[in-house]
Parts: sequence; C-alpha cells; structure tokens
Amino acid sequence: MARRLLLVHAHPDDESISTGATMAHYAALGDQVTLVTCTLGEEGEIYVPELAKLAAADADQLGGYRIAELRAACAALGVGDVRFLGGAGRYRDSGMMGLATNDNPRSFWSADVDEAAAYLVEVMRETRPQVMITYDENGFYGHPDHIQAHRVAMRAAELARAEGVGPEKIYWMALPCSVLEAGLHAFADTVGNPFEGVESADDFPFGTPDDEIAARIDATDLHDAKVAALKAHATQIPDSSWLYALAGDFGSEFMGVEYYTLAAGERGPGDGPNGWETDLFAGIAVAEPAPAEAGSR
Ligand SMILES: CC(=O)N[C@H]1[C@@H](O[C@@H]2[C@H](O)[C@H](O)[C@@H](O)[C@H](O)[C@H]2O)O[C@H](CO)[C@@H](O)[C@@H]1O
Ligand SMILES: [Zn+2]
Repeated sequence: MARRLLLVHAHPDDESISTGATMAHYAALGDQVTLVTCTLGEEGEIYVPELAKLAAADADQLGGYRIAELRAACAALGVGDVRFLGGAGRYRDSGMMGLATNDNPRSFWSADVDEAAAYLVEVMRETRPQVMITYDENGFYGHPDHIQAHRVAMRAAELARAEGVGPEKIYWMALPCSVLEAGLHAFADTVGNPFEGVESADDFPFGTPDDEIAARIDATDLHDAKVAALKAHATQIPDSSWLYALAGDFGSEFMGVEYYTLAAGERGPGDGPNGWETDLFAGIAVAEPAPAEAGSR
C-alpha cells in the first residue's frame, strides 16, 4: 500500500517554493501525495505584463488563472491530487498582513477556523494521511493566509486524530540557520546577490537552529522538476527571481533539499550530526494490505 502524504498550503506557488522537491520525491516513489491549497491567490502580484489586467483591482481574474498555474506546477512535480479547501474559491487570498483585504469577509484570514478545519477533516477521512506538512505558528514568514493555514491544518489534525483518521506525524517547513548562512556566503560576491545587505542568517525571520530541525529531504535528483514547477507560477515568480539564482550553480543543494521541524509524532531514525531523518515516513509502520483470506477469491 502506498504511503500517504498531505500538504496544506495557503496560495498557489507555496507548494512549489517550499515543498516542491519533497512533493516530487514522494510522487516519484509512487506514494499518495495530496495537496490542499486554501486560497486561489487572488491578491497576488502579476509579473506577466500581458496579464496585468487580471489583477484584483481590475478584472479580478487572477485567482482563476492561478488555478491553471497550480495544476501545471503539480503536473511538473508528478502530483495529481490537487484540491482547494472547501472547493475552489471558498476562501479568498487575504493579502499581506495589515492590508484592508485582510478584512474582506471572504478572506481566509476572516474564516472561522473550525468551519475551515471541517473541510480539511473531510479530506483526511478520505485520504487517511500518515504524514502532514504545513507551516509553523508564524506561517513561516508571517503572511496571514500562512498563519491561518497553520491554524486550520493543526485544528483539523486534532479533530481527525480524535476520529482515528489524522496524520501520525506533522511537519512544519523550516530552513536551518546553517543553510541560510551558507546561502549568504554562496552569494556574497555574486552579481545581483539576492541577499545584498543581509549580514547574518539572524536577520531573516525564519531561520531554525540546526538542532531543532528533524528532517532533511534530499531530492536534488528532482531539482529540474522543482524548477519547472516554479516556472509554471509565472505570474508570481518572474524569470529574474532570486529563486532562479538559487537554482543556478548554488541551487541544487539549496533548491533540491528541503527541511522540516517535527510538530507532532515520534521522530524516526536519522543520520548525520543532528540525526536528521531522511524520510518523513521514518518510524511509521506502513500498513500493508491485509493478505486475502485463503479461499476468499
Ligand atoms: C510565496 C507567497 O506566499 N506569495 C504570496 C504573497 O506574495 C507576496 C505579495 O505579492 C507581495 O505584495 C510581494 O511584495 C511579495 O514579493 C510576494 O511574495 O502574497 C500574495 C498576496 O496575499 C499571494 O497572492 C502570494 O501567493
Ligand atoms: Zn503563500
């Protein structure tokens, strides 16, 4: 029986940026990978000039367009189970923290957490995830939809585990301070350094001490799939993005490797100086289909 992974993300693009290598890794292994995205990203920027009028302040069609971007990105990652929380358009992109769009009654930031969690419990009842990935309490970088995705995902996991259908292990995306430092040094003397002016990893709001990291997923062999997925999100990620600088000479390590803290469940066996797991299912007894009863055919 395939192992079962659920990812809960806020906008179309987050899945590829933060967990694209991980998704491609487990999809390539034949495991069941389910993505739930909580909004359509209606309030996003538009870096494709000919699509500028789709913006929220104009035709307000960006959300629909980003559905197609998301499906193309997931196809590049080999992931076919792509869902929107409560159905496409149920919750609207809230915009960056502090903007008036946060108060839109349809915004995800305005959502009732238990009501939104109930939609996710329905997905868990169907897919029975053994592992769930989402954001930490700060939504990794403080975007309201990321914070809300954390709250909804954790509430849904609590409700689903009470029914016996919730994930055994819950991971939050993270970046080790050592990797941030290495990124700063790798780009220090490059033209167009994406981290120009940043002195230390401590200057980033999202570094995690290496000894608090639980898992390191190395999918450098699927680096190209992650880059193709990023390219699918063209309205959000311009060709000049620092993410593609990462995908250059320095990128295979930074782009094809993703890190996690363990928010719930037992840490499995790992390796290296910090004992990092190399598999998110480490320590989970993968249930095999019960052998057919003799004579039951
Ligand atoms: C990766 C991510 O969460 N992207 C979000 C985010 O995008 C930022 C936003 O457009 C901001 O105005 C830009 O300056 C910044 O560079 C972007 O990362 O917020 C958007 C609006 O909520 C959201 O649509 C997008 O997916
Ligand atoms: Zn996002």
